[in-house]
Amino acid sequence: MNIALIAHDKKKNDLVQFVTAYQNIFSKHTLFATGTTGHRISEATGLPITRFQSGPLGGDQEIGAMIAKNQMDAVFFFRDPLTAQPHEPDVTALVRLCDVYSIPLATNMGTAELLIRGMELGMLDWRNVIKENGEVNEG
Ligand SMILES: O=C(CO)COP(=O)(O)O
Repeated sequence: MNIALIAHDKKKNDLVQFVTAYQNIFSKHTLFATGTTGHRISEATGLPITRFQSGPLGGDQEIGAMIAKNQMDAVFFFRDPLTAQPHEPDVTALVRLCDVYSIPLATNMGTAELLIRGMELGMLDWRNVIKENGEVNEG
C-alpha cells in the first residue's frame, strides 16, 4: 500500500514517535511524505520515504495529485488545530480529496492507531480491489 505521512510543525514529534512505534508495519508499505516531515521520519527510522516539496511549497498538492490518480491508499496527516497555516487552502484541498475518493485519513494520534492496526489486520485490502479494477470516481 502507498501511505502518505504529513505533520504540521508542532505535530512532527508526535508523528515521528508514531511511525517509530509502528515501524515494523510501516516498513511493509511504500511511504511518501511532505519535505520536512519525510526528512524527520527517515532520519529517525531509516525507512525509505519518497519526499515531495515542503507543505507550504506545494507538497500537500503533490500528495493530493496522487490521490486524484488513485495512487494513495491511506493518509496520516497530523494537523495542528491551534496554529494558522499560510497554505491552509492546500490543507483543505488535501482533506477534501481524501473525502472525494474515500481514502482513509488519520488527522490525529487516536485515529492513526486505529488505521495502522486496521491495515495490519487487512482491513484496507478493499483498496487493492479498487486499484485492480482501475475504478475512478466519476464525480
Ligand atoms: O505543511 C505541511 C502540511 O500541510 C507539512 O510540510 P512539511 O512536512 O514540509 O513541514
